[in-house]
Amino acid sequence: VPRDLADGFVNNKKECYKFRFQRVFDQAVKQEDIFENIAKPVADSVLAGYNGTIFAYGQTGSGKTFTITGGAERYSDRGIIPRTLSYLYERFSQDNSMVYTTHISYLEIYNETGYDLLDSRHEASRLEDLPKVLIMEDPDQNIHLRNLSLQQSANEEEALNLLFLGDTNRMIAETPMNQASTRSHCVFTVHLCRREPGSATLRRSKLHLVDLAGSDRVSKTGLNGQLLTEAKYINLSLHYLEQVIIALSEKKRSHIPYRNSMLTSVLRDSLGGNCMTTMIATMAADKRNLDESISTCRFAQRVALIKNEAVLNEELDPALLIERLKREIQSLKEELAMSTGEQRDDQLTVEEIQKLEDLVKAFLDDPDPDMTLLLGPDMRKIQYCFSMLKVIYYVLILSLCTVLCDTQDIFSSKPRPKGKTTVLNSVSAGILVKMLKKEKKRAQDAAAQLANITNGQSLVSQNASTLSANPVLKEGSKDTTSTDQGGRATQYMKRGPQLSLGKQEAFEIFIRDHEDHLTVEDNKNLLKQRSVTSRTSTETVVIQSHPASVTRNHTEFEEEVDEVEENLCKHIEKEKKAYKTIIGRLKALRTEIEHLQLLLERAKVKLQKDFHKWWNQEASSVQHVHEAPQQHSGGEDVSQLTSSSIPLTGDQQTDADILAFVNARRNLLKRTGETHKKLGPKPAPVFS
Ligand SMILES: Nc1ncnc2c1ncn2[C@@H]1O[C@H](COP(=O)(O)OP(=O)(O)OP(=O)(O)O)[C@@H](O)[C@H]1O
Repeated sequence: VPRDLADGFVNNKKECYKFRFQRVFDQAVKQEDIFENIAKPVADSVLAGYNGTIFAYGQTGSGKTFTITGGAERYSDRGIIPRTLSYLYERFSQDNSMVYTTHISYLEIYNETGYDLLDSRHEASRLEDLPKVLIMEDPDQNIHLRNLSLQQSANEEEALNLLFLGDTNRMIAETPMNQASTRSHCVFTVHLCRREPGSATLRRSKLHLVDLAGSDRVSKTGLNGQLLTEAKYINLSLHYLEQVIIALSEKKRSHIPYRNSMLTSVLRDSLGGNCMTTMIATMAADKRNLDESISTCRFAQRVALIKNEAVLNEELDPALLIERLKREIQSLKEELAMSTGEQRDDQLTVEEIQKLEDLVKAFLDDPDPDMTLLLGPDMRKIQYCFSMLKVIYYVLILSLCTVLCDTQDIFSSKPRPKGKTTVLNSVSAGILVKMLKKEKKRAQDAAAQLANITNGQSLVSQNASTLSANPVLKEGSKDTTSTDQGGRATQYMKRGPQLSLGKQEAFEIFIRDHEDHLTVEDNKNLLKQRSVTSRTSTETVVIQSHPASVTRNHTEFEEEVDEVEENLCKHIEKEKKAYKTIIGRLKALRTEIEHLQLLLERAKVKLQKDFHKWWNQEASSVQHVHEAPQQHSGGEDVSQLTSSSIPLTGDQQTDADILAFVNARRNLLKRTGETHKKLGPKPAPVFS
């Protein structure tokens, strides 16, 4: 910090500050590296059953939202939230030994009031329309958030839809003067529950991903009115956050002032105590922002002093525990009966027999040599299973003998001596045919699954092309991404009145001139490319998943059984490998396509919002001219807009619309004319 001579030639102001951090990333760092270094370790501990929090703190515009949620333009810019969701669901799919359930909540805190960003029932156009979240405390001083909805998300797509629903709500409900992200705190939470199948023990964990409001100090910003109120609230809540952090880092402190603000109450179990907490301090690394950067570093340094002791959140599910205890009692009773000789002699019921048959089938199908057949201490069941196994054993021995004796012409049409061998041949042939049928069915299932993916993606491209054809008139079209939550953006579009023809034309030109136009076009092209690539890959998989060998006809099969079977096995193995590779690639493509689609959806909402804002401004200025033309000092064009030159209806709203349109049209024509002059001849749009 250069010494300021204005402070006197001799002064003790510090010129050099030193801070120590676990990691420092420069502005060229990739989002992927941030995820790997920061979010992945926290996500791993959440998967293991610990609570985790990642929060971004820093001055306005220093990159908090970019780091936590991601940029709105490119797929590669997706931030910690989408990447963590992707990672979590990938890990769930790899771990078959556990059952995972995920819920998502998204809370916004603005001026000390909490709002639920995931409430899809509300047609919010202002922040106040969203459900207000209240803090409740139980006798054990646990915090509960009333009105904050927890939405279950079964897969990555649903979770991403929820994120985009929340972000769209946040954007739509932005205060008119400010960008919401600058003035409010946002807490995106993944609630995870994991249990072993059949076990009564649950592990619950939470992952909070927090985007704090800008930490800029009021004194510097010189604000007044509403902005000053907001800034005061932000400063106060960040001040209380700092107080909590200071208290947590002091070992002797027994009282931690969590209750002072909504933010600290919500993050109560995530800052100190039982949580793995990571803070990201974001800085605008230029001279102008030096003071803010030093203050951010100081804050981060205090956070680094906190020592948490995270413990696993294990609990017992009472319903499952009762169920398990009941089973145990039944089993003990049966064991007792067996050892005291009080055996049951009633017949097994049809359901019991069916269950036993399923058990034996599962037992035989499982290649694991350690697999056991659990029947409980019931002699009737044990005897039944033994007799079943005996029958199966004999059938197999007989068919094996037949296959060994007579592999060359199993299906030979040559006349054979009647009797045992013919019966055996048909048994072994039956088994082989069954095996083949099974393989065929698997291939068919895989093909059907892939066909679904293909359909999904062709709809994606359909959606993209509809958007490019007419971005305004989408009201009637079916939204392919829309689950209940995902269609929030579409709901917003539907809410507005149908645009008149003139307004539509104005909108189309407005879009062309909008700053986001190029990004939207780039993303649409990228989406199309990805859809084409994914369709090509899908077709390859479909072709490969129909191996010719599965559909070989009987004549070939009759001739060379062993060779055919061997080739089939080799072929299937090869196909499996290729299938897995392409499926992996397809999954990555699908995630990218879905993300791009959501980015486009959000861009659409933003364009509409900006357009309506612009249109209303035009309308009010023209109305003003119409009401008091003599007071207006505008040029000749404006003064022409009087009732004498334009036929009006007498209805205030309609007249305002007509005048807005005429004015907008004139402005646009003027702009198009200017562009025309610059770019050379290009026909101006014709308005009806
Ligand atoms: N690492 C980065 N690479 C490219 N662009 C970035 C990066 N970080 C931030 N930006 C861009 O800088 C701008 C401000 O970033 P962002 O909105 O994330 O700041 P913020 O700290 O969240 O601000 P606020 O407090 O207003 O919410 C955005 O346009 C964002 O896209």
